[in-house]
Amino acid sequence: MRILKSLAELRKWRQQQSEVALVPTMGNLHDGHLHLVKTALERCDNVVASIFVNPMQFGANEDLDSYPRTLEADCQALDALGVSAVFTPQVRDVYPRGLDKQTRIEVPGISDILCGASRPGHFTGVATIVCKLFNMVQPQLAVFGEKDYQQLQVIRLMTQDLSLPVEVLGAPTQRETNGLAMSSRNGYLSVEQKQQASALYRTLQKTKAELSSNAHFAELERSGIKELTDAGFVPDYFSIRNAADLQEATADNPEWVILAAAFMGKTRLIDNLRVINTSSK
Ligand SMILES: Nc1ncnc2c1ncn2[C@@H]1O[C@H](COP(=O)(O)OP(=O)(O)OP(=O)(O)O)[C@@H](O)[C@H]1O
Ligand SMILES: CC(C)(CO)[C@@H](O)C(=O)[O-]
Ligand code: BAL
Repeated sequence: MRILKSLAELRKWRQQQSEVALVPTMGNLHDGHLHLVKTALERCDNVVASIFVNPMQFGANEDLDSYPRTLEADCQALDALGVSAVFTPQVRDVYPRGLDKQTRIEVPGISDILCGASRPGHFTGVATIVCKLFNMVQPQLAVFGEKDYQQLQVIRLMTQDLSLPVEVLGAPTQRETNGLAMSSRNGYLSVEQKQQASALYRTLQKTKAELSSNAHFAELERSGIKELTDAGFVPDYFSIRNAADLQEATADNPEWVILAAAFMGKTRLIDNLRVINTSSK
């Protein structure tokens, strides 16, 4: 496995490759990330994983400095799976003119709601780095996790709007045995908090079950907030949306998604569940 530490090294390596699949990450890999890699390998023998903690998507009060960085262990795990190359550039290589002067990608309509409302500028940072990674790596396929559902839809729209020649594939959320969605930020939780945090997925499942017989979205959202609060979370949002564009749910949407973000102590967790609307035509 090649470890490519600069854009120049990546470009040189890329010239010798034909098809490439990309799995973008911020490192500190867990089984959720490794599942994305396996999904990519099912479609393409030549997989590149990127590891880059992207400063442009972190807010001023967020955990950019403390975000876990475990490059050696990550490379071992990727090598064992049969990844061809890891691209792990420096910030100055990715943003040579600095963040303030960097050209940005804005995806309107979807970037300022839900997580985007709580994390202003976050999805501009995500869309910009993913667009740059697509241009740098020039993959035919890129795989992202459904755990970050809003991010996945932002990236799909950005790829479509900019006519980028990349197939964007979503892979299902991998979970701990108690249902908690795997996430690098779970490492911030105590053993007790991890147990408590399983209420997030349980609440989504309960809401999904109720949604099939009762499409009273506002009422279900209020119950979801109450259940999360009772379980020890401080909820940020609990919202039922049209799965396609994340606008407010309506009874005729073919598919909904229930999305939640909530703080367990200082740690902000997100999760979601999709629901087919069996009564839509
Ligand atoms: N549990 C999971 N199942 C499937 N994909 C996942 C899971 N967790 C993360 N991913 C995906 O891995 C990719 C890289 O995500 P990232 O490096 O931010 O990991 P993370 O665990 O989500 O970290 P964070 O705690 O910062 O949100 C994204 O496409 C993300 O959706
Ligand atoms: C897609 C991504 C790697 C862009 O920095 C990041 O947002 C993530 O890890 O989900
Ligand atoms: N997994 C999304 C990256 C972030 O929270 O910044």
